[in-house]
Amino acid sequence: MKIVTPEQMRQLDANTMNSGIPGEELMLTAGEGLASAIRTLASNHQLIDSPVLFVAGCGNNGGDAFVAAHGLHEDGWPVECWLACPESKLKGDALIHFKKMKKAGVPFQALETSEHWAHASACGTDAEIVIDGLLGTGAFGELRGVIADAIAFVDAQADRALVVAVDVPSAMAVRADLTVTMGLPKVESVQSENVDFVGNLEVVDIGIPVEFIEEADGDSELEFIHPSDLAPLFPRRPRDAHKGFFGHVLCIGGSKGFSGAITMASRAACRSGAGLVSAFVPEAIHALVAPGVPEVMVHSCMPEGQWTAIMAGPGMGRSATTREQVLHLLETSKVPVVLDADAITVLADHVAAIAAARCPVVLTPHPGEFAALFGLKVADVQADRFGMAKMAADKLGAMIVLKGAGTLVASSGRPVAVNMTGNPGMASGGSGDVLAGIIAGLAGQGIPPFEAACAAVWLHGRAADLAAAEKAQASLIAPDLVEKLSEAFRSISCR
Ligand SMILES: NC(=O)C1=CN([C@@H]2O[C@H](COP(=O)(O)OP(=O)(O)OC[C@H]3O[C@@H](n4cnc5c(N)ncnc54)[C@H](OP(=O)(O)O)[C@@H]3O)[C@@H](O)[C@H]2O)[C@@H](O)CC1
Ligand SMILES: Nc1ncnc2c1ncn2[C@@H]1O[C@H](COP(=O)(O)OP(=O)(O)O)[C@@H](O)[C@H]1O
Ligand SMILES: [K+]
Repeated sequence: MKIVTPEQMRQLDANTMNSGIPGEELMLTAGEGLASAIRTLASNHQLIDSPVLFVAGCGNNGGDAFVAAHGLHEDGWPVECWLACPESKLKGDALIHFKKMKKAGVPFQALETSEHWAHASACGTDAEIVIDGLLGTGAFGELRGVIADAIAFVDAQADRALVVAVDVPSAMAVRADLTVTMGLPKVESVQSENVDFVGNLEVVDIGIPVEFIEEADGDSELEFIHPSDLAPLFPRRPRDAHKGFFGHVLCIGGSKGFSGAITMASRAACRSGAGLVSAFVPEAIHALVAPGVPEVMVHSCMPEGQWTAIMAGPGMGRSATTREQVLHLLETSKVPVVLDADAITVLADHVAAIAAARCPVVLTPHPGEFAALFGLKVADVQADRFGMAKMAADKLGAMIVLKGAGTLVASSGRPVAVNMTGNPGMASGGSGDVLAGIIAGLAGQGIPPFEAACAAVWLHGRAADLAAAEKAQASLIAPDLVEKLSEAFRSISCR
């Protein structure tokens, strides 16, 4: 999906209104989309009917919040709206929707001075979901008046409640769990330095005509991984399909003491729709791996097979044997090869072998593995994630999945794709192994490797978000991601 600047979005909104859709209606669609996202968030977190506080500014960003507050109030939720300006400052579409909200009986109060906000901060709120509708794409210059106080108040709620930003986190100074953006994602929201403010990023279709979007310039170097782009990758399975339709994936990895990594990776490949999955593990751990994954054919000698994708690395160890095996794969494979973890690190002095491979290669480094591969410092990688991913893809002729919040997928000659699903609960051992298995599972059933990597990072993050909502980020473990993959798939496919 295209990513735009605030100016480009304003132009798209204006063109849409000129084409006959009134601003009031656009705002209604935006606000309804926001309400729907809040309902889903609350439902996933078992917070249905919990108090929701809307904090609104005097512009159209506040207008979206009024529509959503009104909608949830009609559903019977305990909703309240705090206005960070006098009522008399509201105008246009926002005023229209404010009046409707007020008429419907949504409790509201105007907090017009810093003293009001100091009092609000001292008293706090019992709301478990707080909505930031203070500033959107119309923000400019230094923060003026009480908006700074209101922003500080909302940001402080992030320490105890779920925070949802409307369109963009206000002045990029509110730490949101979820940003519900209108129309198209905005450039600032996908920049690496802002991941802690934006949280997950969801897009509301506000009815901008497709031809206007196609004509818009947008960012030519970046694209946003959106479920609507992924759905076509998973067409209806023919009724008479059999396992041979969906490929045979080989997963190589594991070593003494590290049997879990390959177990999780190969199970993730199965859960991603591969027809058959085989694993090749050292003899020493065969008896540990095999019973854990009855759906996988586990071998302790290199098996023969008509592989459609090969994945190597999880738990493999950084030995000379690993290096030899990985170099052999790169030299001989004709099918997509996904390299993760140790299979990446052992190539530090052999990057030329990646460039020389004749098969599609997908590398899934976390910033540490990326730094090790190129002899860089992790801080330098993180300081320019976009540039680094692009550089690696150009240099190695491989697809690079640079992991971490705001995972990037880069391939030479095309825009870098950015993913905004996932959460810090994934910062625990094994999460990456699951991702490598998903990519291989998807590539193995014939999805082109770049698209497979994009779909995999989205599904992986989505599974983690569903799991965290149910079990809490702190107690998330990698097998939860595999378990929640089914539900993640449901978000892009009804079957
Ligand atoms: N019809 C549409 O186009 C659609 C728009 N949509 C929604 O509208 C949003 C854009 O709305 P917008 O243009 O009204 O701007 P918005 O972000 O609400 O802020 C403007 C207000 O903030 C104030 N302000 C600004 N900077 C400030 C600062 N530094 N410090 C303090 N105050 C500051 C400024 O006050 P001023 O000081 O200028 O009086 C002004 O009143 C967009 O993000 C989306 O959510 C959707 O509904 C889809 C349809
Ligand atoms: N804060 C975070 N936000 C989003 N995703 C995260 C976060 N922390 C980790 N992840 C994801 O979890 C996975 C961790 O992978 P990795 O570091 O290789 O773990 P392991 O080696 O233990 O399997 C990656 O896909 C990464 O993008
Ligand atoms: K906002």
